[in-house]
Amino acid sequence: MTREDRPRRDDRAGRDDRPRRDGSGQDARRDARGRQRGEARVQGRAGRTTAAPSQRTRQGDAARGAAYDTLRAVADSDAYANLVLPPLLRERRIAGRDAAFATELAYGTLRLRGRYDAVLEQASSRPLAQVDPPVLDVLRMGAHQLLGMRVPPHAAVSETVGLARERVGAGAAQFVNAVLRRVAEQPLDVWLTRVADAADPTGDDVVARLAAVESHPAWVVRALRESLVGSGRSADELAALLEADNASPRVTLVARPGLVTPAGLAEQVDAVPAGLAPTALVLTGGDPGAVPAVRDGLAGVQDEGSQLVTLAFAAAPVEGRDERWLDLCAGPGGKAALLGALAAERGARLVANEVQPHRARLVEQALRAVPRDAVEEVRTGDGRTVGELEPDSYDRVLLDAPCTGLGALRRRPESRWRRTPADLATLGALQRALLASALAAVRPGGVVAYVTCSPHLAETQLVVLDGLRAAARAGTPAEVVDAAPVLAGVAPVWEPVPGRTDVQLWPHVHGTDAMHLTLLRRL
Ligand SMILES: C[S@@+](CC[C@H](N)C(=O)[O-])C[C@H]1O[C@@H](n2cnc3c(N)ncnc32)[C@H](O)[C@@H]1O
Repeated sequence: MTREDRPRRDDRAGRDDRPRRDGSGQDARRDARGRQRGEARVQGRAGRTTAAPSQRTRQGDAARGAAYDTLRAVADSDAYANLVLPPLLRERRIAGRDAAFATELAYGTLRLRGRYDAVLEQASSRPLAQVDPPVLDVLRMGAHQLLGMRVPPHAAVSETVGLARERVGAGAAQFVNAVLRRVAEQPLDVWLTRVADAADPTGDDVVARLAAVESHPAWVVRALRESLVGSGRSADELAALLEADNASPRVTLVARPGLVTPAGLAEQVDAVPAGLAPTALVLTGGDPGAVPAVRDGLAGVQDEGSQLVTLAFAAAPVEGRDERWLDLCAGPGGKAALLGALAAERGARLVANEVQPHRARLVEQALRAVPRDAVEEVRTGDGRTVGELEPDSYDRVLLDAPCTGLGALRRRPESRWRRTPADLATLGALQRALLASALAAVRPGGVVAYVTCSPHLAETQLVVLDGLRAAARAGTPAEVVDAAPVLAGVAPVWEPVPGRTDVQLWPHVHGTDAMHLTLLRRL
């Protein structure tokens, strides 16, 4: 399959959480006002609901309420939206298209918060700094319905004003009404031009402009530009990269080798080959949790980039024995499960290590379908001590390092606003200590893969550079192995970047998270 044959991001079903709509461009279970239609209304029994009309009005729209509560939990308790919303939806029995609507509303509002704040700043009679945070969240939700979802404007405004009245009071509702009506007066492209002009009045500050328009903190925009250039790509790709960060990722499944074939998995679910990793399928419909192979652990939900770096790690040439593999930072176990399946096929044994006990339990769960004799141990421990405790003990060591996750911003809607440059210092020290441990734990001739789901140069190339120097000083010298041919061996359509021996994947190029891989051989 050539790059052109691959399903484009826009073509891939399961690509986002947008509610599916009927031919009218309207969510089939929402009425012309974008209101939630109960089962009774959908079936034409609208007059026969038992609640009194006043009570129905007060109940408002459950999907919008769930999205609002998620935004408040993220703001007030540092919660993760992807951990808060799904149980909330289950608890409130919000399912199907209403759940999809709530999900897109919550996640989209969080991702595009920076863009909407820039719009709202212009549409509001008051500076946003003077607007109460709960009111601001309602305004952001209204802006997303108007500018980021295809909710009819009158419905977006009136239903959001109803939510404001219900949750933050009548006075705030009037303010919300006035601001959202102003937002609704212009389409997205007009607002984006205004936002760009306000952020970059002289036309020479591309970082400020893209930060506002594409809704990323300026320091992240700068770092991603440096990462593009540092990994051999063009800074001109920056806007496309930021745009890709703002789209919901497609749902990708892994068919774990020896446990289920991709064809066998495709018989259980609507899915098509993802294109790069031979193990990866893109879901085109349905709930992955309902797929028997996923329930049984023969398959799993895993980004295609994660699959690619794991397959490349297992395919990297080692000199001599190839029996004992270590996953140093294994939780929650996505890569460990793929590695365990590969180890079983190759007669090797996997040790999976994780510092957090509850995440180590998730690794055990992920490995449940892997033949027992391929899993030596799942253990809880600090990976930084493994090299000292077990020197020269493994033929392969995977270090999937804790990182900022700047390569997976699509997946974690609020994380771009939470991370700070200070995180780089803390994580950098941990990454260097773990790499030193990995290089001590692998035997001479064996291979270490250094992997991050961040393309930030301070977490990728700089850690590797420092790691090589430190390892030479520590008496565990190593050299870089050219990862490009290794990856090409597992993913024939992969196009290497000339002059680079590491691998940097990108959402806007490969449709994957921005995973980094460097392969190192112990000397
Ligand atoms: C990027 S995640 C690994 C993801 C995992 N490989 C997968 O594919 O599912 C990094 C993991 O490292 C763990 N970790 C952090 N510090 C650690 C340490 N000192 N030793 C071992 N694991 C650590 C974190 O708890 C987290 O689970």
